[in-house]
Amino acid sequence: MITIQGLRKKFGSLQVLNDLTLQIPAGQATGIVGPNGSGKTTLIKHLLGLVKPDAGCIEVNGVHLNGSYEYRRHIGYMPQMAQYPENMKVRELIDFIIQMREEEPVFEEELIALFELEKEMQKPLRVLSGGTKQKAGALLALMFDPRILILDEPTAGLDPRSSYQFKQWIKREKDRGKTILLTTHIMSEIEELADHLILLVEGQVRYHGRQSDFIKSNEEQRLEGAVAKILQEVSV
Ligand SMILES: Nc1ncnc2c1ncn2[C@@H]1O[C@H](COP(=O)(O)OP(=O)(O)OP(=O)(O)O)[C@@H](O)[C@H]1O
Repeated sequence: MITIQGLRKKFGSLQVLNDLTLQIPAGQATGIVGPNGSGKTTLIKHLLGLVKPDAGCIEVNGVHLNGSYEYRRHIGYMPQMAQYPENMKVRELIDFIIQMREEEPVFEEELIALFELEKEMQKPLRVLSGGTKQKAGALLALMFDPRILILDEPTAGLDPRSSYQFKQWIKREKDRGKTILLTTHIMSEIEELADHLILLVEGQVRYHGRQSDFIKSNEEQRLEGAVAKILQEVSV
């Protein structure tokens, strides 16, 4: 369970998160959607301790985030745009992270095979295509079998086959009881993967609840139509 209470964050004069109070249930998948710049990545970065809030508190599995980073061992984070040491080879990066964590990976071989990364392992990160970097990011996020998965636009840049296989993996992890939080602009992905929906607009929660209830209450068949309806309402 992730609990967020009264979270506020300003960058300069821009109020990016405006009094967010949310509970993200354990063992289920929650999708965060919202327009560009609505604060999705900023919210995720707070959960990882990468951004300091102006006000409010966050608890992850009962641990209050107050500067200790130990809880992050249990989180697999796939950033929207990962920055890796450019001259390191993929193999070297994986080995470096294994050494730092002093922990054996659980799914290294399976993920290398899933994403067909065998032939990329000896290449420096700077020469990889965007999608291949994304696959390396997925491998790093998932290989230690973390309890919580935080995925920021995880399939952006993946080819259809890799995207399909990645989603199958996420579904399996969900069935294994993992807590999953993901952002994406692909509404069908949220329909496929998420039980719960958080709709953020200008740093505020416009909806938080079951996604099926959200679609129904907006008298739509699909999530895309329901989200578009709300965003149309708030823009007028
Ligand atoms: N470090 C920063 N300094 C200043 N402004 C920032 C910083 N990080 C984010 N912002 C601003 O905060 C707002 C929210 O950004 P954020 O990346 O959280 O949005 P998002 O909902 O994830 O957007 P997208 O859908 O485009 O990925 C944007 O206006 C962005 O420019």
